[in-house]
Amino acid sequence: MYINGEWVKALSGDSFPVTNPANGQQIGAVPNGGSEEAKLAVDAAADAFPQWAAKTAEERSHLLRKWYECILDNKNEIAETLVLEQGKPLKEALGEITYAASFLLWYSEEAKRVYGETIPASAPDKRIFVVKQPVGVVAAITPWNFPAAMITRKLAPALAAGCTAVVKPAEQTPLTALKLAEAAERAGIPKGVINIVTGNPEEIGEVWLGDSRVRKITFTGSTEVGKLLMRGAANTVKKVSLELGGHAPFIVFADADIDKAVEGVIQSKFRNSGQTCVCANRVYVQAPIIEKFVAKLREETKKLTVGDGLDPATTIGPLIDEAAYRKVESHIEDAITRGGQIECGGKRVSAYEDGYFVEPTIISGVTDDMKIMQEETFGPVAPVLSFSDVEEVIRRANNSPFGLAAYAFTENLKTAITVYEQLEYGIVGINDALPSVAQAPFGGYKESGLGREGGHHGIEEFLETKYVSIRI
Ligand SMILES: NC(=O)c1ccc[n+]([C@@H]2O[C@H](COP(=O)([O-])OP(=O)(O)OC[C@H]3O[C@@H](n4cnc5c(N)ncnc54)[C@H](O)[C@@H]3O)[C@@H](O)[C@H]2O)c1
Ligand SMILES: O=C[C@H](O)CS(=O)(=O)O
Repeated sequence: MYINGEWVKALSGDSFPVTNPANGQQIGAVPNGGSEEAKLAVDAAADAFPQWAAKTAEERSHLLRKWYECILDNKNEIAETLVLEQGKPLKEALGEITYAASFLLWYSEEAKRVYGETIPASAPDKRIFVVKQPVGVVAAITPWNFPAAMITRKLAPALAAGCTAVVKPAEQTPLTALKLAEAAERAGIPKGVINIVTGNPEEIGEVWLGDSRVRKITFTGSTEVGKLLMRGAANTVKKVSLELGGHAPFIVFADADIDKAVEGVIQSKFRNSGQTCVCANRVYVQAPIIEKFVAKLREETKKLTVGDGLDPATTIGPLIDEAAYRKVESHIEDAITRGGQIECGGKRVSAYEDGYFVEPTIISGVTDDMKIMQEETFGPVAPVLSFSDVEEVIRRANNSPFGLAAYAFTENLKTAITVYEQLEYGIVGINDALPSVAQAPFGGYKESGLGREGGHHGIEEFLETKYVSIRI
């Protein structure tokens, strides 16, 4: 763990293993921290907050830029660590590190643009204005699927705003988080500004939810845990940002460029073996082209290569663990039971008995009552089904408790405008299957979350608004 600028063990001396999802082998171990370490981290962040907040925006900007540079200087090592503990192909891991670093670059600039405002007073003897101030100590809890980017997407705006932070990475992927802390230390980020606590989620979360010095919870993970944290934050009325589950509809209209649409499904569905919150989860294809589309999608899906993430030929890595595999397996079995047809894939890759690898899978003949059409699959399985017209597909696409990302491929401007205006999703890709960038606000409607990360919106999540009225 990294607390108050020190690399420390758990007070109990306990540690927990970190394993490679590709083969089940232990690749390391990290301290198994709990309540005590969680409190020590808040102590450090609270002690560091006044000095960090008092730095000029220019000084914070400079340090964020240095952190950005230190991460990229160590990109290959961090990416290899990420592959070993998370499983994604090395090329994707390198891409994630670049994406993660881009948030530090973006917020090193945004740090200098936290503006207030003056407001014309209604009384001649008054001057009224608004200032923005950092919320204080931030608690960040992050998932395993993007172990680098989900941390910097929170810490970059938090530190830019003048906040200090305590971070609990996912227990499956703590090593990447610690590599980011090493880079921050090299960059000269002062002690106590960033604190990484590895260990028991429930114990650590309970301490941070109950500590009134923690003024903000920023969470990325499942909707279930997000709701739990949101309830807990109410006790001390903390600000909350939640980046939660998704169930993205991917809509292909008859006028779409089929090759681009197929490429888009492959990009969106199979990135990180389908373990992303913005993956295509439901592929709706307009009836006149569905047979041609499925044939092309099947042909392209078969070109994907399942394997160890460190193998340059690999494009589909393992699922994170057995529980993830069992969920994917249940979605495939349920679809088949209810009349779905396997166009390709559908099985666990038997060559890897110590890792949970699933063949990239396309299922046709899908109906809305199937599990895969209701629950986030988080695996390399694409259900394909037809629709008649734009009104019908928008109704079906919106019929979900989730509202994170949605996609539509069409060459018709009127259709594109109708779709993006009426889809109830925080992120809409029109002929674009990979919309996520640091300069845009990322977040969801409905049970996909609260707040936004990225863009100028992202820093507002870490700022308080103060209204000042001076009577002269
Ligand atoms: N919207 C987004 O930007 C986004 C990004 C990535 C992942 N996700 C979602 O995350 C889910 C997969 O990630 P996951 O399996 O790591 O999610 P998860 O909710 O199981 O865990 C996320 C984090 O929460 C911690 N946690 C779990 N229970 C906790 C508790 N009681 N108190 C405190 N912390 C607790 C975990 O240790 C981990 O660090 C999917 O639903 C995916 O859609 C969303
Ligand atoms: O899975 C969650 C990530 O936010 C996906 S993305 O890399 O930001 O698109």
